[in-house]
Amino acid sequence: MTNRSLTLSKPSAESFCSIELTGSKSESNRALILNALSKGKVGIRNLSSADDTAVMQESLKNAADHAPLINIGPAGTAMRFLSAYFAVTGTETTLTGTERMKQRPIGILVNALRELGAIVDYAEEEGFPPLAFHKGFSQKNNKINIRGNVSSQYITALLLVAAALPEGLELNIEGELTSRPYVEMTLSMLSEAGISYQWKENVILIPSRDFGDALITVEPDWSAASYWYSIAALSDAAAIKLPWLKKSSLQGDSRISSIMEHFGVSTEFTDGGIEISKVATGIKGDLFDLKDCPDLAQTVIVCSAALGHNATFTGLETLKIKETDRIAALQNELGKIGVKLHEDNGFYHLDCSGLHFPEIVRIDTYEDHRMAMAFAPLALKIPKVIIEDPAVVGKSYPSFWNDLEKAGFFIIDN
Ligand SMILES: O=C(O)C1=C[C@@H](OP(=O)(O)O)[C@@H](O)[C@H](O)C1
Ligand SMILES: C=C(OP(=O)(O)O)C(=O)O
Repeated sequence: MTNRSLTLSKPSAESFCSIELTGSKSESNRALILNALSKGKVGIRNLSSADDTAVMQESLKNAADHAPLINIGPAGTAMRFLSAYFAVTGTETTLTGTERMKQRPIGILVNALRELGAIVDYAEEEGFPPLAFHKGFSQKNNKINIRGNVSSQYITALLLVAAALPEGLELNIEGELTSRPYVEMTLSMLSEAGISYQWKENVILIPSRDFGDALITVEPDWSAASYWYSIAALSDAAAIKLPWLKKSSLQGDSRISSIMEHFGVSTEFTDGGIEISKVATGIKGDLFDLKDCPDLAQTVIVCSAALGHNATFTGLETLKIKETDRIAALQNELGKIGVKLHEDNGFYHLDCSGLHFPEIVRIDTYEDHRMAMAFAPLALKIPKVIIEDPAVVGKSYPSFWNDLEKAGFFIIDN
């Protein structure tokens, strides 16, 4: 899709459909590193169709072909996981990304990699991509301290390569750990690939070890499912099937099912996936902590705003360093429907007292897929929702607009 904007409308406020979601980009990008490190012993089924996964796959191939420059665009996981992979495999290349990627901090990971023995330089600004990796890795150290409150992706990056280090790795996580379920996902996937670990309090220990033969099946993406929960919550009636999602998921974003119970959406888990239904109109719960599932923040905040529910949110500290400053982006765009999002010492309060639904609203997306997808369900309340730069959704959910059409949304390319 190359259009500059699209106009969404939804003639009926009822949503009945079945949508096959693509695989989790988080699981896929971990699996690709495990596949590369294990030299193919770890196989993958149901890889995500997300651009972030395609770019990860392409980058690993380009690195094997000795490409001097690798550009991962806006993919944070690819930037962080490949940094650890190139560092410890002594791959000679420079890793770069979009202008926004060059503003997303990486110093904590680079310091850790240097302590391990990697030879890596900043190609432009200290603390930020692009990074230049050099040959000649030899492990100097196997005990590393790392801050846990900026991005769990630095920790995952180190854990993914830990077993391939001659002396393994003991990682001491300092301070609070943000996005913890993503670290748990990494460790579970390592176990699937035959790598054992111990996690006691703040210390994760992974001994040096060869990968076993394994076939990793990637579950569909729960972050993508969250937009369907929001659609159900904003519909008058809804029953939406999402095949192959599991109750015992590795993805922390599966907690959207319990969060959305507060917004009147119930989830039935079956062997073949889930079915979500609109069951109530009353909303319960006014404090939501999203530290474990930051990628749900936009979905839940926009949904709560559109329902006129003055909820409070915590755990949003990392949102400012994602694809855009997501707090500022939410404040700007929610303002277009009269809703305010105030920060008070780590508490973010929605004030829906001025909520109104205009005939038409134009939503800017800030090069952030989740801005486009979180605001799209507003078409259930507003006759015309114009989404700028709709192609951004490709980062994690390329078929998002086609799937909305299957659910009865009308889409006009502008
Ligand atoms: O490890 C992962 O796959 C991810 C971790 C999270 O990042 P942070 O750890 O930076 O919060 C999340 O926001 C991102 O979309 C994917
Ligand atoms: C933050 C995200 O991705 P990343 O950090 O991998 O760019 C996201 O998908 O919401």
